[in-house]
Amino acid sequence: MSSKSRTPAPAAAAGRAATKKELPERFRAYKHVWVFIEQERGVVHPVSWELMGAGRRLADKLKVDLAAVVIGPEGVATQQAVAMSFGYSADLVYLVANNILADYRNESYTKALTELVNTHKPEILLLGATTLGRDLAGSVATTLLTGLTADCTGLDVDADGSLAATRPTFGGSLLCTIYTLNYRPQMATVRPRVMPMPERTARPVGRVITHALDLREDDIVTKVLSFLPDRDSAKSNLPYADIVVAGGLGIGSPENFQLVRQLATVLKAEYGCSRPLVQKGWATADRQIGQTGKTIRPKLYIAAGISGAIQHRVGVEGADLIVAINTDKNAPIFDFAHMGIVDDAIRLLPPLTAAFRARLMSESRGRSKAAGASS
Ligand SMILES: Cc1cc2nc3c(=O)[nH]c(=O)nc-3n(C[C@H](O)[C@H](O)[C@H](O)COP(=O)(O)OP(=O)(O)OC[C@H]3O[C@@H](n4cnc5c(N)ncnc54)[C@H](O)[C@@H]3O)c2cc1C
Repeated sequence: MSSKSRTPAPAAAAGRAATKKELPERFRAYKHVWVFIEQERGVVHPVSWELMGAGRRLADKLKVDLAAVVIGPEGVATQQAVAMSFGYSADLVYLVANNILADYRNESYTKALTELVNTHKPEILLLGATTLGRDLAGSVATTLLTGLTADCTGLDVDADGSLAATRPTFGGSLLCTIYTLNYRPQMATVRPRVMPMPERTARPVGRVITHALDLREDDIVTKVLSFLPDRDSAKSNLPYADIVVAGGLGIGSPENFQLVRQLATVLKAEYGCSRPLVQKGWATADRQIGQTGKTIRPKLYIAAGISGAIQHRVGVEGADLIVAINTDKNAPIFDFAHMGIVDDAIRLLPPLTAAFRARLMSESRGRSKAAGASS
């Protein structure tokens, strides 16, 4: 077993100074950092709070305000999203509350957000790279004729105050830092769990700037007839799981993949996999971890028979503790795992599962006895 360090921060972009042009006069008034607070059916997506943490760091560096943008129907849930935004360190909130916004529709949300941007002129606008966020960010950037860096893994402000948005490129083999030099706002999306969740503090509701949306139902082409939840959406919660057990090609067969699932069940964990297992049909796409799958940030990640290719690594680096089981002591995963076990996962997983089961059962019996004795 060995302790390993993390990937070094990406090097600063070279030669950029030579390419930088002057920001046109009409964009000079653009100030402050905004985060779009994504809510659907009264529930705020946690990625919004993760982005408030990232936005706070950017705003502090730029010495500007951090604003949350809440768009939704009138009512308690939208007001709660406003109140929570202050708990996640918003200096102010821009609010568009209108019952026409009850369901997400690209047209109405794009209109609301672009109107806000054109009126109040933020320099940075961040959205979650969720299905909704990707849809909205693309159309807002297109409408505003500005740049959008999608699926960022790092956000920073460089010496001249420009947003440095870093994301994988060339199939994940390189990290590139992208600038929106001559347009505003500078827009970026970030996937859930890429940024750490900030602490929420008890803060009173502060300044709320409301915007009246001039839009009638007849103006919107898309109609929501009914809402059918995705039957698979409740199945995996990989990005927000505390423990994740995953298998890779080294597992050898779909039958052996059950060993991964069994360990996950005993640990009350989510199970996941590398991309080839999805391609082979051994697991569904919602279980894939990595650059083109889910980003995870668990307290414990157990990877069995996974080599640790860069496209997998970028999805798991936020884990507090990575334990890798691999027969090859030179496998790349041992470069970033905190603990490495050089062994056959197919042989090791059953006794490991049995040991965890016995340990957890005895702990739970101990707790029941203690509870019985004290009552
Ligand atoms: C554009 C692009 C996007 C991609 N996106 C993703 C992504 O999101 N997620 C992802 O995972 N991959 C992704 N990939 C694929 C990625 O490059 C790797 O090919 C993939 O991660 C390898 O999967 P693996 O580790 O399961 O298989 P392999 O690389 O074949 O590794 C298997 C490992 O198992 C070990 N092993 C063999 N037998 C045993 C045993 N009995 N016990 C223990 N260990 C054993 C071997 O030593 C080896 O290290 C992407 C690739 C591209 C080009």
